[in-house]
Amino acid sequence: MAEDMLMLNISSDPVTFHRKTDRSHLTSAEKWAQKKLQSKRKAVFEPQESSASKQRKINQTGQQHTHKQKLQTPKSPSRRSNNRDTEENGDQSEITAAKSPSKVKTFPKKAPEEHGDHGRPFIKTSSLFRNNPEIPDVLSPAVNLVKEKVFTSNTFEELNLHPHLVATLHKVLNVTSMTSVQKQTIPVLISGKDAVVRSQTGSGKTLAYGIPVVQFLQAMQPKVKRSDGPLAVVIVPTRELALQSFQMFQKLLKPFTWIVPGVLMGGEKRKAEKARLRKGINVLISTPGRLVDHIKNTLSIAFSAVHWLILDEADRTLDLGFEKDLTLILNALNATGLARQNVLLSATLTEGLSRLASISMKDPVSIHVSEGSGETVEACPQAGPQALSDSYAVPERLQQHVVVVPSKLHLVCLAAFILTKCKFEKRQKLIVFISSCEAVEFLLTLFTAVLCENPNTTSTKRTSDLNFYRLHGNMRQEERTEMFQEFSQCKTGVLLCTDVAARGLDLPQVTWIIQYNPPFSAAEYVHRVGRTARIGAQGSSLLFLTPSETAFVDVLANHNISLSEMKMVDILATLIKDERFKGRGKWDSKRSAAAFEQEVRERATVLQTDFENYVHANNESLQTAKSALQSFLRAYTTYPSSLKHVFHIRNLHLGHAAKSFGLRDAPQGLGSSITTNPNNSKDSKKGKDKAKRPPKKLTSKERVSNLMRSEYLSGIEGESKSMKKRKKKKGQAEEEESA
Ligand SMILES: Nc1ncnc2c1ncn2[C@@H]1O[C@H](COP(=O)(O)OP(=O)(O)OP(=O)(O)O)[C@@H](O)[C@H]1O
Repeated sequence: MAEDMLMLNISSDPVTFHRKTDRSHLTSAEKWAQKKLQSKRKAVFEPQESSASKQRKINQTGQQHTHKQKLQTPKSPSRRSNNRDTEENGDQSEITAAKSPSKVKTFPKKAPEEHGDHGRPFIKTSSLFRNNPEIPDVLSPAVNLVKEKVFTSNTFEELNLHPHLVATLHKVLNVTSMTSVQKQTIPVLISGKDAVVRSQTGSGKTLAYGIPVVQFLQAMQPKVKRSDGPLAVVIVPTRELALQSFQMFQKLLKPFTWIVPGVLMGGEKRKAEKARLRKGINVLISTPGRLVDHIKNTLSIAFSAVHWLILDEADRTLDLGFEKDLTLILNALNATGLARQNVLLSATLTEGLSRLASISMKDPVSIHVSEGSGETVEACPQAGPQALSDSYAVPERLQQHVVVVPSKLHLVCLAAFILTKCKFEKRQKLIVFISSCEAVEFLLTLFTAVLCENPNTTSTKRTSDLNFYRLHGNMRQEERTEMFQEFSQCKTGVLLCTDVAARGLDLPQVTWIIQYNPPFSAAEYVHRVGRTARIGAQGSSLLFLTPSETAFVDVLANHNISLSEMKMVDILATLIKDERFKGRGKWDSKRSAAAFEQEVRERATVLQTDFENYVHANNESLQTAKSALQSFLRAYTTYPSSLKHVFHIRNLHLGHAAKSFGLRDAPQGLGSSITTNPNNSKDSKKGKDKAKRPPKKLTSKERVSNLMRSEYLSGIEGESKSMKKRKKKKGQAEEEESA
């Protein structure tokens, strides 16, 4: 709870960036020995510079670059910002000649564009490899891996389904044998029971509920009519997932043309959706917010005939603070008094589920696919949701990796990884998870400008296999749908996205999942990595952590998830293959290992400098980078209290984080708009000017909820009051128009 309340005002709070080492008790010999040890440890990451070169720089800049780690921020904001400036100057900015440091000169500071970004006559280099925290070894604890077998040897013919349905499964959907979850779930649902279904990502849960629904509806007598309205309601958390489920129903219903599926997902005009509802939708797929909006504002939904309620990704729907919406939907459904079959599904059904189950289900059968329970499947009638454990199954052929990267090196390391896969390997399709919409936009622009440039042409022609896509909650719906479809169909490319793409999306042939910003829970980790290695295929994942975040590996191990470590230096080593980022001298592959490392560091620095030059080229790109950094920091404050020991903004070094946004310095006054400071509110004297009061404190849950809601907007929820007002007026106008 105390952790819950701990929110940081970066602009006025004392912030500990690094642990201060009290060395006052040491003898001078001990101090010397300690210093020596530290410099040995750091040597791995620091460029090797000759003392002459160091001296030259001292002479030029008039100050010695300190190698000491900054230990603590001073108390007052002004002093702190001074300190930050000093630190950044000392730490980062050296004006050198890019490719010939032996001829280091002092250049007049020019605007970056004058330097010719990519001609790179001179660069303002960044000491990427200095003053980084030590990289600890990551030891993933031994865990009992939970395994689930994907396929069974049973066929759909065994289920006594309508022959046209079986034929559609074969011919349209290309499926013949059942998956484990389908084998267990379909008979339970056909028998008329409620069910809580948990099975790993990409195991075929959509068909596990889709087939019984279609089998039921096609057999209904009298025959289903459009005018019956919704007979099955499917609730999913995101628009893309709604679209995907809708497309699956469209295929399944091909032979049964009298049953009409429809999707409500926001982005479309309410009036148009209302018209479709009026015509009649028998299988209604919707995001919760959009459905609530229609229940409240259009009188076109008659729930009197609903037989099925499916909550796919049920735990997420609750997480997002949609509980209120769900209650409203359930009340609307329950008002009809018709007996209904309810199904909850997810790969991570645990906490929160019992609450949801208690309001929506009757003696559910718990289906939990796991190895060691007969033929991979365990069905315990009456077992209830409490039978679900906290151990998550991930696909067997998923290779999970973690890399520990200091904040400063995050950007170049991600770029190097993308280049490794997309430029130097064939047919790679990557999804990169990023914590905010602004950061997605920023990275898209930056990478497109810096990484896609073809060195052999003067134009901005792209390097062949490097195509970037984006998906986040701030995009217009048409763009979202277009991007989603484009990335689905592409053979190779990189999707930069927020968690809006974490759940349920079935994007074919994704080879790598990169979690550039760590997820907000172990469950979200599981869903993110689940976008690859689907339905028995192979896939890989890579989780980026900073040295202070490595305890997240233990958090995952508590859920029986095990990762193997990848080394940052190995990722950066790819840059050796890319001539665009050549270091200062002529590179000779026969040179020593140390020279190789030095060359890698130089190339990483050249790449970082390209990023920085791009960002600092004009005010617009600078502002974009700053607001991306700010949104990243804001997101960082929203980790739940149970993970604050791993992800606490106190542990972030702002200057270093700024570097990962191509900024040379940490911008001033970042904190004021990030969050509130409980100390401030405590200190504020009664009767003070209301305007000066800090904004209302939010609980950790509220902060997560707010952030996530903005990512999962269903077209209506989460909009600002003024937007809502405007829309309401517009809606009224539309109503009047249609009347
Ligand atoms: N029996 C089957 N045989 C072959 N492929 C199948 C079968 N059932 C489903 N699939 C395919 O497997 C893929 C994954 O299915 P689906 O999206 O339903 O998984 P899921 O369990 O819902 O995953 P998530 O938990 O990520 O939402 C889809 O492309 C689907 O068409």
